[in-house]
Amino acid sequence: MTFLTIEGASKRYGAVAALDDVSLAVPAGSRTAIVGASGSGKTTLLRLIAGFEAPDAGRLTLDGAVLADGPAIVPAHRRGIGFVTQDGALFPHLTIAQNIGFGLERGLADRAVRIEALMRTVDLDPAMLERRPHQLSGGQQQRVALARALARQPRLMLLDEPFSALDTGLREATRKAVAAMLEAAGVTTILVTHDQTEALSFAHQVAVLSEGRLAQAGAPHELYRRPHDRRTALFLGEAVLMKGQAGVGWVDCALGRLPAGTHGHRGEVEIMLRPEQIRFTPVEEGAEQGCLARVVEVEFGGALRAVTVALISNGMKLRITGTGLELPPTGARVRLNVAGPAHVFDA
Ligand SMILES: Nc1ncnc2c1ncn2[C@@H]1O[C@H](COP(=O)(O)OP(=O)(O)OP(=O)(O)O)[C@@H](O)[C@H]1O
Repeated sequence: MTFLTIEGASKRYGAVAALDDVSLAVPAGSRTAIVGASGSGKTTLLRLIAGFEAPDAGRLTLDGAVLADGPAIVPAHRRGIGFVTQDGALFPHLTIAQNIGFGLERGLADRAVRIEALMRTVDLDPAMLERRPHQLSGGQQQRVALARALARQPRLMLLDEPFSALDTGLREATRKAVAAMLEAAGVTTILVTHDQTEALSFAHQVAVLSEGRLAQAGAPHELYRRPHDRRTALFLGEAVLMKGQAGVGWVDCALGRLPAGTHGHRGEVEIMLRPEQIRFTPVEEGAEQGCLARVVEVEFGGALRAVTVALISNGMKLRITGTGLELPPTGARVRLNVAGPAHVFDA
């Protein structure tokens, strides 16, 4: 069931169209990630949902009730929406207990009990309640910010790059913990992030914004494997792009004939493979069978490595990133095999 509906939302700042006719449906209890390059309109969309800005045009509804109809809007404090920003925005002069308590009604008899319960919800030790924000780590501060937002029992939680200040390990752990907490609380969540891996792993639905427009929205796996266009493909991860000739259910390309969902496309098309679909095995110098290539560059990066090969048939270079123990020497001859279908772009 759709919980939040955005229909045709547009917002201009002077000459800049920050959002241009964006429509998106967010199912109840789900997690949606909004991604896009810097300036693509992510924060503007979040601010429209929160009620900090009014759209110039478009309609927003939450659980069937209208939040905004063009410039006529329900004010932010009457929306029941939580908002957690990049820096957490805790009050520095208040204790952790007071920060969390800020989200609770005054005069509640069980206030202290609720604050402790919220600390546990975000997996923090209540022994920290009398500390001030600067006496907590960045990850702990983010959890307090989340606890403060959860205290208001929001129907919808908006997270604006809340993990970006954390280093990689802590970032992943915090992200997983936050996803689990929000899931357990049944709170519908929208996350804005620059980080495509974060978006793909956090969300049930990913929405890609490009210059104020919605480029594509869908399940993470669907978007990664079947992006509408090359820009979305490259935004979501590394991609091997090349020309091909499409038939019914296949494409002929520099890697040979590959299975492909050609959905009505015939003749010259642009195709995409994700690098992890391409496997290579070393072969003897005289070998002739299959799609052969020569290794021209090897980049070692710990768990991830990139091997650039040049096809023997036409010299085309492919950069194949991935994990693996094989680190073939430069100059080695390899045979390439493709796992799974090639993707044919719509555009
Ligand atoms: N208050 C404002 N006044 C004028 N222009 C604005 C304002 N807020 C946003 N913009 C412009 O609208 C566009 C979208 O901005 P927005 O902050 O939504 O992008 P973003 O995708 O969140 O970017 P980033 O990833 O860099 O935070 C940008 O061109 C920005 O300069």
